[in-house]
Order: sequence, then structure tokens, then C-alpha cells
Amino acid sequence: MGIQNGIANGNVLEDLLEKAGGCAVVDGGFATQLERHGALINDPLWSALCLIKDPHLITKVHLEYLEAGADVIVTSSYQATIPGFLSRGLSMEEAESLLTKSVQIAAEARDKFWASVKWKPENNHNRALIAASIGSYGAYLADGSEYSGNYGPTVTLEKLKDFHRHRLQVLVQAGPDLLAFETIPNKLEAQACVELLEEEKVDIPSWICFSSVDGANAPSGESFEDCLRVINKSTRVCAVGINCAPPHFVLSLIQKFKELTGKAIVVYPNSGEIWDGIAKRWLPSKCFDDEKFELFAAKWRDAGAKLIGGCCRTTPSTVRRVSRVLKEKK
Ligand SMILES: C[S+](C)CC[C@H](N)C(=O)O
Ligand SMILES: N[C@@H](CCS)C(=O)O
Ligand SMILES: [Zn+2]
Repeated sequence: MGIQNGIANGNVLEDLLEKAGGCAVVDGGFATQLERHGALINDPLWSALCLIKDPHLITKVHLEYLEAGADVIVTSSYQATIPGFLSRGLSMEEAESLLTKSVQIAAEARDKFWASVKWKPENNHNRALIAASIGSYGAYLADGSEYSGNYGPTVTLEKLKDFHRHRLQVLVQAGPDLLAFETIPNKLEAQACVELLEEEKVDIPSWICFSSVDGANAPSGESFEDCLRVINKSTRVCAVGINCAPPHFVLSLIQKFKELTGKAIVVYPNSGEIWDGIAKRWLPSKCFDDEKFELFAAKWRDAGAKLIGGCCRTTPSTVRRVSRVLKEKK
């Protein structure tokens, strides 16, 4: 176990980046791929419903992304929360066990996949890392507010920390390689995540990703300069970036982040479709197809991103193209 920046295990990501030649591949849309296999997730728990109803589909999707070349797979816990599970009549013990299960399923898939490829001479995979997904408070609200950042005046820093604390503790205990805070829409929640990591002395390295709807700021309208200031001070956060924002915003956001932080930059945009949080469906908009993802993944890498993948509405075929271009010998 290494100690880096004061964090035990802080070098797992750096080890992976080195093995991957400087830029690693993150998986793609997880809920999207569950739905393509027939999972019905139009539900307040969204993809986390599969932890209860279809855990075998979770394994299947993880294996598909590993086969596609993902170096990091993100767990099924995005919308898995203790209050969400309790409101479905589950006990605290059951809720905790489902969160633990999200990490176990991913680790089992990784181990199974790695055992099947590591000895093959043509193997060009790396042993993948497991990033435990921690969706924003807005994801839990299930009203689209991960894209507005508008939590209202009653949602304070303490309330956000209380919301995140117990799930974080359970996920840390489950032993993932990384923690992935996803679709954070405002500065207050970024601050809550950073303070919580410190208070809980979490020694698993984290990334914190924001969504963006205007291509320049966090969804709340707060500048990334403001949002990153608090994150930059944390030694427990190893990477920052963007997830589930339209891909045509990403290049300029990488350039902006390069000026605002010394941390590794992670980007995994959605396809460009727009989420209607009330109707709970994706609306067509300017999109990137897989070919365009391949083209732009190289541009994102050249602009300085260290972790690149896809989010909603991207699939294993998207990740296969991203992996192909990033693992190409230059
Ligand atoms: C990233 S969005 C598509 C996730 C789903 C949303 N939190 C909901 O529950 O409707
Ligand atoms: N890890 C989640 C993020 C949703 S925005 C997923 O891919 O479904
Ligand atoms: Zn997404």
C-alpha cells in the first residue's frame, strides 16, 4: 500500500494511468445499457432498482464494458441511497447490504474478466479499477435537479453532508479502488463532498465530476473557478471533471479545468441528448455517435484529460471506440 499526498492507496490511479500509457478508459452509460437489456428503471431508484430486482444484469453490463476496454468500471450505486431504499420498505441492514453488493458485483466481474484475459498473449486490457458511484443529492431527488443545481434554500451544507455520510461510509467499507462523485451540480455539494472526505478520513482516492448545461459553468450557474477552489485544497480528491454533460462542451471545459486545477481531469460526457427530469425520458438533441466519440477522445486526451469514457446514452460500442483510439500505439 502506498502513501501519496497523505492518502493511503493514493497511487492506484497513477499506477493505472502509467499502465494505460497516460490516459485511461472509463466505462459508458450504465443505466443506459441496463435498459438496453430490458431493465425497467422508470422509478425513483432508477438504475439502483436492479440491485434489488436484476443483479445479474448488473454483472452482465460490467462484463460488457470490461470487454469493450474499460480500465475503470463505475458501480451501480449512482441512485442507491439509504433513504431511497428505506422508503421502499427495506430495513437499514438490507439497504446497507445492497450498497455493499454494488461494489462486490463490480469486483467479482472485474476479477472474473481479468482471470479470463490476463494470460492471453494478445491481451491489451489492464486490470480494471472499481469506482464506487456516489450520485448527487439531485439524483436522489429524481426530479432532474442534478442538471439544475437548484436545491432550494432549505438544503444547507450540513444537510448535504448528512445525506452523503452514511452511504459513503458503507461504500468505503466495501473496499472499492476509487470513489466517483457524479453529476454534482453546484458548489455547495462539492464542498459537502470535500468536507465529508476529510471528516471521515477517507483514504480511498476520489474523483468529483460536475454536470454542465451551458458548457461554461456548473448547472447552478456558479463558475467552475468557484467550484474547484474548494476541491483543489483537498488531498483526498485525485481527479475532477465532467460527466453526463453534452460532449460538444468537453474540449473547452478541459481547457478551462487545466487552468483551474493541477488535479487529473476526468471526462465522461453523455451522448448529447437532453434529460427531461419530469417526463423521465431523453429528448433528441445534437449528439455524438460512436465515431465522433473516437475522434474527440483523442482531442480530449491531447487537451490533457487523463480519464475518458461515456455517460448516459453511450454504450459498450462507444467505449470500444474510445479504448481503440486511446490504446493505439502512437
Ligand atoms: C442522470 S439522470 C438521467 C438520472 C435519473 C434521474 N436522477 C431520475 O431519477 O430521474
Ligand atoms: N454512473 C451512472 C451515471 C448516471 S448520470 C450511469 O452511468 O448510469
Ligand atoms: Zn449520465
